[in-house]
Amino acid sequence: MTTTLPAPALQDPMTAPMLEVSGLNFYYGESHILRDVSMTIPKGQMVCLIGRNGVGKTTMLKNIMGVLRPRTGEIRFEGQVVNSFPPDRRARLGIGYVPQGREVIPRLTVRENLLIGQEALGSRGKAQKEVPEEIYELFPVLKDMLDRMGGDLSGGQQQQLAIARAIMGQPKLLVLDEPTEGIQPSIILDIEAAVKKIIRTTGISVLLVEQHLHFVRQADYYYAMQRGGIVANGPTSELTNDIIQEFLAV
Ligand SMILES: Nc1ncnc2c1ncn2[C@@H]1O[C@H](COP(=O)(O)OP(=O)(O)OP(=O)(O)O)[C@@H](O)[C@H]1O
Repeated sequence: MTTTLPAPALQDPMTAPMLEVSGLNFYYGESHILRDVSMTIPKGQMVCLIGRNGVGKTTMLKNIMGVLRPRTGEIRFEGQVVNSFPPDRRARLGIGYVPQGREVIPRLTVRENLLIGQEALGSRGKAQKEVPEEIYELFPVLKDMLDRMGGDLSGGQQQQLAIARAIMGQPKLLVLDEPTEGIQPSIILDIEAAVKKIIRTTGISVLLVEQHLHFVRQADYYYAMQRGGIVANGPTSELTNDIIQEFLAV
């Protein structure tokens, strides 16, 4: 006898949140790393995931990107269940990812690194031969460095390049893993300003993993993670000093 499971209901992409994660459980071998994680990222909003080292934040982002697969739970992007989609398909749907460590290609020039970002466009847009001016408006430093090798840039410049490359793919959701880690304070403020400008001018959503309190406060909502589970969430305007002490390494 065969039984047919009902297909998951497709939500209306117009009204569905940009990303909705429900009841996610992930294991590395027998280690239960993510425990019943649920999270919603509304359209046009920035959501920050906070928590101390090793609680599972990067693992969460990798599940959203499809680099890792959950044992149970559902990931919906614009109302569509994407659990079975590989990372490149999720990228072409419009999920842009800047991983921890940036992954700038060291032996390609800045221009080549940027143009490669258009691979994520898929059928959503046509690739350009030149980098559009808006990229330099966001990250002026890149304009003077187009012919330099990616690997010759400073850490802060590589981080800006990695975000710019993700923007070249015109994502609907930009996922950033600790973009200010190991970066000097003046550049942290440049990166913050650029991310806010991206949201303001394009209306995309952002999911940010971050330890830097000033940047966390720029988000609309926060989720706090402890031992792989969400233990607090709400508007960042309600982030108390107690929560900050508990979940941020400040
Ligand atoms: N490849 C792996 N195999 C087994 N365990 C892993 C692997 N990668 C990470 N872990 C474990 O999973 C847990 C969550 O790690 P994760 O990197 O997601 O945490 P995090 O909150 O992002 O921390 P950090 O801020 O240090 O990056 C940690 O206990 C870590 O040791």
